[in-house]
Amino acid sequence: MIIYKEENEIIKNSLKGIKLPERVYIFDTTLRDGEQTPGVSLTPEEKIEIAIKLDDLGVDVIEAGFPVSSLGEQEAIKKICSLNLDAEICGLARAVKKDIDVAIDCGVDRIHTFIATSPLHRKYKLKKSKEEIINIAIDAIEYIKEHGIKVEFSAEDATRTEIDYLLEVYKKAVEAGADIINVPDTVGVMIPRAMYYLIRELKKEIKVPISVHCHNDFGLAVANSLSAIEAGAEQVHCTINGLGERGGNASLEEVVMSLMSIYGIKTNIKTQKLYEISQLVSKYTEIKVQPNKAIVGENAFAHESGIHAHGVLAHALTYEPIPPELVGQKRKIILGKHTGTHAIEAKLKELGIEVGKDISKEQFDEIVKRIKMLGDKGKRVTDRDVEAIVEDVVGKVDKKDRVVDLEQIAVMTGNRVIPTASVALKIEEDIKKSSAIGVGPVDAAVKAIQRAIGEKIKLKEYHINAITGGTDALAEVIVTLEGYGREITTKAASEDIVRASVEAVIDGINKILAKKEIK
Ligand SMILES: CC(=O)SCCNC(=O)CCNC(=O)[C@H](O)C(C)(C)COP(=O)(O)OP(=O)(O)OC[C@H]1O[C@@H](n2cnc3c(N)ncnc32)[C@H](O)[C@@H]1OP(=O)(O)O
Ligand SMILES: CC(C)C(=O)C(=O)O
Repeated sequence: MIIYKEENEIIKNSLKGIKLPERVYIFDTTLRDGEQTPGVSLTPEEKIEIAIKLDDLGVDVIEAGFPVSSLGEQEAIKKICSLNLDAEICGLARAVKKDIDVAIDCGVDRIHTFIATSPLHRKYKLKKSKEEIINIAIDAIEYIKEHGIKVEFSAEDATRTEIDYLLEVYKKAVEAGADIINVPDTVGVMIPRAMYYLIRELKKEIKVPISVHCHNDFGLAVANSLSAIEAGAEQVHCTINGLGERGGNASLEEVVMSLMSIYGIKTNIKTQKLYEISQLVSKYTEIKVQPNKAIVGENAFAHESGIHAHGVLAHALTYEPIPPELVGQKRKIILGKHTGTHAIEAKLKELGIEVGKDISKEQFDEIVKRIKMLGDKGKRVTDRDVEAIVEDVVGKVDKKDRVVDLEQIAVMTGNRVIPTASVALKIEEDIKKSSAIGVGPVDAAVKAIQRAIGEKIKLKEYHINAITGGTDALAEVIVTLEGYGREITTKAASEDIVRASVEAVIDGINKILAKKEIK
């Protein structure tokens, strides 16, 4: 396993003089702050299922919810507490006796109690003095401790609080019995350097473990959490998929993988389960994971650019910092506009086709051209598209062996005209022209070809499938033709259904004729 701190000179040098912990504790708040994501509301059954998965994942603490908030919340938390999971179960409570009583009644192992300390919250929200807030915090902590329950104390909006006062609050909290203090960056205003400074200052005076709870308002939640750990924080709050109020919280998968793969710091997380739990949480919260989300996003290990795909195929680490399997993901080579030949060759190999053996270089070049053309239309080229293109290119009778070739086709259709097609076919050395009307453009085109060829070859069956969605989808036409005692089924694919139909029919005719005279 790669640990960048040990292998990368720049990272190694930057961390000189910093004493990193061996192990960091993961406090998961997906079921509390994560559920505060606007619009998200989990049923007790969903919360229970997620809690079991979080335990399976190996988080140290599950903040199962805010018990006083509703009866359903209490039902879920009680049930989670009764499951005897390995993780400690925590409930959130304001520094209010009623909240604490309800949490105790749920049977939680730890109560996370909090009160805001910043001037803004003191003045406008709580309307309380500094002293009053300290006293409320002390009373709450002592009350919880009287019940023999572990206390985690948070000074809400800590990072916008006067530092001397914050230190005083935390010191008094520890004196009152807080087992761990949590430092919330409630509106995500910290920068990594400031977080480092704050935690280092607190570490000088606070002798219980320090935890951080970083919000992502400026996209810095993970960076700030890591900085706090560099400064000595022992626990970090995070959520699956970075869910949480506003811009969310520090994403568990990003924090854990950074700790493990960059810093070489252990957690208890079974990283191979990260993708699976991310999907489960996304399903129940109905919050889609953005494709470019680190670690668990669909594109986290996907490569379309030719240069990247070539590099990855030669050695995965060229364009992947960690192997996808480490987080339960799979590498994906995506074909499209930016694809290069190495990626297409690899994709064909996956489909059991080898260039030079199963297909010629010319056919390969044609496949590359067709894939790029599809990509140019803004399409993501799926495996099914590739298969259709390959069948189309490879399955066709070679140009030199063709008896019949399409020289020209013109089709006219509309609401006030009868669909009409005229074709010019090159039959051996002659040009044969004909036209026909039909119920639609495809019907007219096929009939015009039939007329040029004569009655000896008949169209028996015709099917069309749209491979990808959209009006510009690649369409696959499958036809069965009968003639000269033979029955042939052929396919052709094109974004234009008339062309796909004509190509399939002409290819079928060539297969039937196989160099037979038809004049
Ligand atoms: C930063 C955070 O994420 S904090 C957690 C936020 N999560 C939630 O709020 C979700 C669950 N919340 C709820 O269900 C409800 O808000 C409840 C049950 C907690 C409280 O509901 P209500 O009693 O109707 O109060 P409401 O939510 O409107 O207002 C909050 C009250 O709590 C007080 N309060 C806020 N934080 C604290 C605190 N940490 N300690 C003590 N009192 C607090 C406010 O001053 C206000 O008091 P007031 O009613 O005397 O003015
Ligand atoms: C309750 C506290 C820790 C919180 O969620 C916050 O400040 O964001």
